[in-house]
Amino acid sequence: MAKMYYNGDANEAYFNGKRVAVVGYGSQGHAHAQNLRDSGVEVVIGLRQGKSWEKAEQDGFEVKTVAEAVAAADVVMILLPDERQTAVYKNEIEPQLSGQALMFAHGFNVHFNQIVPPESCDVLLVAPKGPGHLVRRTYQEGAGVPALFAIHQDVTGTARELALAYAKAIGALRAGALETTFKEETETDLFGEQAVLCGGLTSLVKAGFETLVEAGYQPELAYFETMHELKLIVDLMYEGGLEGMRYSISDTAQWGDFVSGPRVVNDQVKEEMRRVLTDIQEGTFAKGWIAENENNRPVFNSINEKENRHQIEEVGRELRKMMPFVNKQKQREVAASAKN
Ligand SMILES: NC(=O)C1=CN([C@@H]2O[C@H](COP(=O)(O)OP(=O)(O)OC[C@H]3O[C@@H](n4cnc5c(N)ncnc54)[C@H](OP(=O)(O)O)[C@@H]3O)[C@@H](O)[C@H]2O)C=CC1
Ligand SMILES: CC[C@](O)(C(C)=O)C(=O)O
Ligand SMILES: [Mg+2]
Ligand SMILES: [Mg+2]
Repeated sequence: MAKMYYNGDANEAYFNGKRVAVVGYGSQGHAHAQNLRDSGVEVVIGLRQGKSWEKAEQDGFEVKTVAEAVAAADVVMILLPDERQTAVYKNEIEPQLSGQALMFAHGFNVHFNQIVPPESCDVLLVAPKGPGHLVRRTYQEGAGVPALFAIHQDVTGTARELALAYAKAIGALRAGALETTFKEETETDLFGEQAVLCGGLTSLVKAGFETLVEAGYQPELAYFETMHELKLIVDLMYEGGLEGMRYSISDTAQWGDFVSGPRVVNDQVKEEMRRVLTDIQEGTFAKGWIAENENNRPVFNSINEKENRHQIEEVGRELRKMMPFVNKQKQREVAASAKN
């Protein structure tokens, strides 16, 4: 088994007298910043003027331009969208580097040579294996999201100590962290989100929904069957693996799982997964995504618009209005803004 790192493996005192610049205040940015602060770390936020700037100030942070925040910090965590990082790094971060440690939550730009940091600084990643909003929510619940860490450059000899202290401060060491490389983190993260967690799952859900609706079944029923109940089933897998989930379902469902599951996700699907992985490993996916952004995302935007109009989304929006309890985060945000 891989060596796992937990809270006891981190140096409590690492951040004493040090300041972390969190650049970006989106999904990961707000979660890292707030968890770090709640763990006693001094944080400054780096942003451009706009929505996030206002939000970070409302949340009580000191907010500066990216260049000012980087200049004022000992550790710089880059939590901008991957496709924006290269330009911001070149124009606003690199000119301010004078020995700060440079951190990422995903290795995309370093691994695919879009960002080449100077040899004089530590370069590492701490990549939570979960969405930012859950990084924050689980921390507040006393739990955490596991993370990977990797060291790309260790000039000071303290990069691993920083990685572990940072992972602890965002709550990741409550769940466990393991060491990897930028290459392994980047390739597996891209594969996971494309083939299973995001791409594979959304395609599976839509195909199931469409199959039922095209066969004449009610769309609302199909939504409950293929989307709503998915969370309840996945929660059981999260808690107890496949066996834990199968303990709760009927034997009829388990028999259907055994005989029909492999008919749906068959050898052909696995063969396609291997091709997806090859595209990632060879850089074909990265090249396409970089070009799509250089062209202002024509394909991304048109698919996104079509997806948001899919029948499962329209039906789901209506049904969720009657189930406010399914969106606890939204409830908390509404309650907080009502207080302000
Ligand atoms: N989303 C996730 O849960 C996960 C993400 N990661 C990685 O974390 C990193 C951040 O991703 P994510 O949190 O999704 O990013 P988001 O898309 O949520 O980040 C958006 C933030 O970046 C700011 N921003 C965008 N452009 C600029 C700019 N030019 N100058 C200054 N600020 C800017 C936005 O500010 P504004 O409001 O002004 O637009 C906003 O605060 C990525 O490397 C990603 O791969 C890793 C694990 C999971
Ligand atoms: C699964 C998508 C992810 O990799 C993540 C939340 O971990 C991402 O890039 O957002
Ligand atoms: Mg991921
Ligand atoms: Mg990812």
